[in-house]
Parts: sequence; structure tokens; C-alpha cells
Amino acid sequence: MSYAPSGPDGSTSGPTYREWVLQPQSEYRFELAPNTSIGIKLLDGYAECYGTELATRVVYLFGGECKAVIYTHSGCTIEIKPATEYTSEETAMGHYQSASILFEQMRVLSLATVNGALLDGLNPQNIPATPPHILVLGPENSGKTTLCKALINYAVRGEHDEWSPILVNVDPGDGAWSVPGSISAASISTPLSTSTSACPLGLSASTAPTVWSSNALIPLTYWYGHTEIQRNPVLLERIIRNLGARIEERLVQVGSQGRASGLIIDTPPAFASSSSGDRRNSLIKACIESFKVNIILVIGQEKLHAEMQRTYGRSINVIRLPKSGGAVDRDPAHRRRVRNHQIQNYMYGQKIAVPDGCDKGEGSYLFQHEPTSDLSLAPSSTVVSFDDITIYRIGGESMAPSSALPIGASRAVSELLPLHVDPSSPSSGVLNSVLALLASAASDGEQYDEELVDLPVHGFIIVTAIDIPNRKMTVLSPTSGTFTGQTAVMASIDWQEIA
Ligand SMILES: Nc1ncnc2c1ncn2[C@@H]1O[C@H](COP(=O)(O)OP(=O)(O)OP(=O)(O)O)[C@@H](O)[C@H]1O
Repeated sequence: MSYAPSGPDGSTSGPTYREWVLQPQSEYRFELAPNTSIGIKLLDGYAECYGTELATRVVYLFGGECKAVIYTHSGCTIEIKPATEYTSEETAMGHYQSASILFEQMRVLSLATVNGALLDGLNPQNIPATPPHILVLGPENSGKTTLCKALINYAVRGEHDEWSPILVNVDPGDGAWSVPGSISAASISTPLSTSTSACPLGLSASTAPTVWSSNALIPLTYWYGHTEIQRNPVLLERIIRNLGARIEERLVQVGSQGRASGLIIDTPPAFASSSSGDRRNSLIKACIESFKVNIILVIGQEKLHAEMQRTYGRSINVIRLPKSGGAVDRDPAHRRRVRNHQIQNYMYGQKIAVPDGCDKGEGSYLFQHEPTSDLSLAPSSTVVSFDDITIYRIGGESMAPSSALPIGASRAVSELLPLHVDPSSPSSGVLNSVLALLASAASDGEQYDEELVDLPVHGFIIVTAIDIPNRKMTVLSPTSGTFTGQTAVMASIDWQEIA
């Protein structure tokens, strides 16, 4: 029996499949080249992909430039045909599992305390009996997102308790469940899949076709609109605090089990870089205060660990974990491609080629936990009048330099100020721009422009064509519907369909 890797046209080439016997506590790593896909099947033993357990005899499909590992605690045999491949016995997963055991104990003790079941002597190690609220920090490509995903997956697959931790992404460079430029949070109760770089944290309801939406998450999203934190750190801090406040409201409503599940926060690499200066310190502080962080996990960097220990060590448990040797450096071109994949995926979903030999009919393989290789969406293209949608930009390029501000005027005001964008102006920059559609304000009263930065997002559209003489534009949206009366915010994220 053999199969070969498949290109987008279904063509196959190269050597046949390969079986790997993995020793206990080792991992199999792979990095997929653009437009290639692979199938991995567990033949026997136990294996997991970032905490998501693999079933035997099912082919798991990977594509979209995915870089990942299959880890085994007790040894296994897998069958695979990857683009590049190697096994390693130097794995950090054992450390990540140990950390997850500590967090599990915190959840159990916290729930027992709330239920009045924490008896004297039951906690000899003095583990904090509070829900784990974990902030993950580390430099670029250190494996933060992967660690967050693994910790979530270890929590939700527990056999005895049904935890539903909240995964928070405050890295606007990472699309998480929607598009790059956003920050978001979702409550997770089933393991997150790893199949493609376009959906690093699994499918969301907006990216999942309706038939599969049982598997989809409903994230709460705020729009920052840039991928770098230095573009408008004041805005980023404001929306981080907004996200924290909304999560707090939610935690009041969920039951004690949900509250005890805690939350895990993925952060941008700039949070680990001292060259990002004071802004980075206030953003870290905003996360700690808004999400009531009681654990800081630092990946790698001894210096950062010492700094966090010095600054927060008195009230917060600061733990250092090793960086996995498998965490891969991604160059700017790769990151750009991945961001494009994420926007494309938000609109069109994803379909990957099934490698030859894996295709024994629908259901014999899984992609994103679904029994299909085709998770395509049918977005709608609608022509709207300039008057239908009111478009704003928050601060951004139009901000005056600090020296030009009137005496006494604060920069923060202009950085948060919504500026109206006129699409009929040739320099508006609206064409190809990703626009965030804002949820309407809860209050019945009049909505003030200044309140726009505090509103979450209910979807994204892209302006694909503009007709200034007729005051119309064409917008691409994952779902059809009317846009009349909507308020949208544009920033620096754009996207163009490649013919
Ligand atoms: N143990 C591992 N083995 C193989 N690949 C890994 C491992 N851990 C992470 N990776 C891969 O390395 C890359 C970087 O990992 P990840 O995205 O988790 O890092 P990050 O610190 O969140 O990155 P960023 O710089 O965007 O903040 C990803 O492609 C991920 O799939």
C-alpha cells in the first residue's frame, strides 16, 4: 500500500508513504510547502497533535502550509507522507503536560472551594484554589499560540470534568478565528483542530459552513485593524480592556464550572521585546488587570522571566517553560501568505487536495475534525451605495504629530478618535480594504462617534470594486444580507483576490 503527496491539481509525485515508529515521549514534525497536503494515520499506540488525541485508522488531512507535530507519550506507529519530516526526542510537550496538570488541579480545587467541598488536608502542596488565568509571553516564533492551544486541548479533553476555558487572543498579527487585525475570545469545550495555518485555532461560526457549525466557535471580536502593536497601542489597550470587561460579564453569567475553567491568553511577540518600550509594559499591565491574570507563563527567554518575576512575582505565579525545538521560524513572506490565507479562508472557506491513496471516499479522512476535505463557503458579492454604509478610520495615518496638537490636547484623544472616511475621495484607500462591521450599541439612545471604539465586531466585508461616479461599491461578505445603515471601520488590512 502506498500513496504520494498531492498538488492542487490532484497530480501526484514522489516516493510512496512511510511508516514511522515513534518512541515514547518523542514527536514527529512536519512543515508543508505551499499547495501541498498530507494525510497522517495512527496505526497503533497513542498520539496527539497539540493535545488533540488522534483516533486510530482515520486519515487526518493537513494543508495550507501547516507546520505541526504529532507527539506520543507512550509510543506509536503512524503512516505518513509529508513534505519535510523528522522525528525528535527533544520535545517540550512533557513540560507543557506538567503545566497543564497544575492548571487542572487549580480548576478542581477552585470548583471544590465554591461547592464547599474543599476539605482540610486536601491541598497539601498549597496549590492556588483559584481558576487559572494564564498569560503566555514569549518572543517571535517561540510557540505561544501552540502552547495556548495545547493547554486548552488538555483542559477540555479531561475525562472527569467538563471544563470550558476561554481562549483569548490579543495578538492582532494572528487571525485566530477571523481575520488578522482583530483580537478575540471564545469559550472552548471540545479540542481545537490543527489542519491548516489558515485556521490556527479551529473553525469559527463565521468561517464554518452551516452544515459543520456544530463544530464552530462563536468568538467575541474587537477590531484593531493593524498587525503591529506600535501602530496604535492606545487603541489596542482600549480594546483589550473592553474585551476583558465583556469576558468578566460573561464569567458572571456562566456556572461555577465555567468560571473554574479559567482562561488562557495568547499575546503578540512584541510583548516580549524590551525594544517595544513603555507601550508594551502598559499593554501587559492591561492584560493582567483586565483578565485578572494569576499565572504568567514565559516561553524561553530567561531575561523576560526575570523581568516578569521582578515586576509581578509578588502577586502572580511566574513560570518559565522551555521553547520547543520544533517551533519554526516564519519569515515575513510566510507570515504575509498566512494572513492572506486567513482572509481568503474567512470568505471562501477551505478545500484541500486529498493525497492519493488517502481517498477512500468521504468519511475515511478528517479535515478540521470534519469528515470531508471540502469546507468551502459561498460568499456573496453585493453592490451597495456609498450612503448605505458609514465608514470610519480610528486615528491611524490621519493623526497629527504630537508637536502639532494644541497645547493641553492629549494624544490619546486623537488616537481613539473615529474619523469619517469618504469613499468618493480617490485617496480614501477604501478599495480592497477589510472593513469591520460594528455591532450596534446596546443603548436605545443616540450613538456617539467616540463610542465606536468600544463596540465589538459582528462580521467583516471587503470592498472589491468602487464606482465613484455612481457612488457605489461592491463588497464581498461571507453571508448575504443588507448593509444599509451599518457602521464599518477600516484600517490598514487589505486583501485582493489572486486571479
Ligand atoms: N513543537 C513544535 N513542533 C513543530 N512545530 C511547532 C512546534 N511548536 C510550534 N510549532 C510551529 O512553529 C511555528 C511557530 O509557533 P507558534 O505560532 O505557536 O509561535 P508564536 O510564538 O505564537 O508565534 P508569533 O511569533 O506569531 O507570536 C508554527 O508554525 C507552529 O505550528
